[in-house]
Amino acid sequence: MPAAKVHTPESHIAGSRLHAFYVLTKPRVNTLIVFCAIIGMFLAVPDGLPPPALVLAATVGIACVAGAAAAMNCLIEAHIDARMSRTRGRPLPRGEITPRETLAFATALGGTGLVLLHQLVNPLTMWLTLATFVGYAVVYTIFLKPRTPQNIVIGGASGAMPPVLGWAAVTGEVSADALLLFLIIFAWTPPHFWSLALYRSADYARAGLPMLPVTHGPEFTRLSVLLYTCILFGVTLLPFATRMSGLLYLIAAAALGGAFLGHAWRLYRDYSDARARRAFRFSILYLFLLFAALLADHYLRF
Ligand code: HEM
Ligand SMILES: CC(C)=CCC/C(C)=C/CC/C(C)=C/COP(=O)(O)OP(=O)(O)O
Repeated sequence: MPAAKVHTPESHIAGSRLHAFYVLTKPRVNTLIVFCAIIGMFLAVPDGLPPPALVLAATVGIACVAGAAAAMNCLIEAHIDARMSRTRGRPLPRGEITPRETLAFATALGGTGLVLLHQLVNPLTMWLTLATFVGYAVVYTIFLKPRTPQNIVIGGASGAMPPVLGWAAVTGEVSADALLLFLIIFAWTPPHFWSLALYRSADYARAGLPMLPVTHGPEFTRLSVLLYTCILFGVTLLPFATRMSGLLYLIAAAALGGAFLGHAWRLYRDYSDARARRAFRFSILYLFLLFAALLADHYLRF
């Protein structure tokens, strides 16, 4: 019979602290980030599969640096997170972890990821991942987010990097196809984020952050969501237009894009917080399915 687990107060505290460090890495956001990077690795190989050991090393390395970037963001923004209802339950505002511990954790995690990428993948991927880290944890978090409503448009460039990182990991270079994948996530980020910002605008106003619904109002934000979703629709046709992907992908991109446009249109015409929440949730499912379609098309091309 397996030994029963013994729950002492010490083991409970250790377990909840471990969980707090896990939360610092924003695991749900980073799951999709890493998923997109993995798809990039598979798409980079014209026929067959990338070497499994390389995929494993690149995935772990990118995940570590992405987790470190999230932890640094939590450290830098702890005072802002404390003012927003969505984020005040995070480990730093709750005092579960100290800033010093967060810095040590992010340094160890990020350092491990970079060394892994340098030693087991290639230096280009290491440098690009480091640039992505700086783009999010420094350029977006420190300079853009508190200053301009275009913060997520410009900062979205870091969020769009994962498939490029995956591509570079397998090929040692960045091709035009990889840049198309970048462009898709880049165009997707504004409707993704502004849908959430619409129903969280009171939070952002309280925290003093210049998000688009706060600075330009909800009507302009809804129009911006709609326009960027149109741009996204056009951009997602490019992999088919350039023959990077086939008909299966085109059908998926058109269906998913049509559904996303439906959300954006309803949000524009007749706003409710519930609609904005649904559009935000759909944006996540959309990106997941679109990248899954790119992969399926790559192997089942007809
Ligand atoms: C600058 C770019 C981005 C901004 C400002 C942004 C902003 C946000 C915010 C504020 C949330 C809510 C998080 C929470 O409540 O904890 C969120 C959730 C999420 N984001 Fe983004 N995002 C960006 C880019 C991305 C990218 C590139 C991906 C993936 C490729 C992504 C995937 C997700 C996922 C999966 C969630 C849901 C997390 C959950 O359910 O807890 N985001 N995003
Ligand atoms: C190295 C590597 C691959 C890094 C990728 C990390 C990256 C670019 C993440 C962007 C997605 C993200 C966590 C946005 C949160 O925005 P926010 O910080 O404004 O959200 P918040 O208000 O919830 O803190």
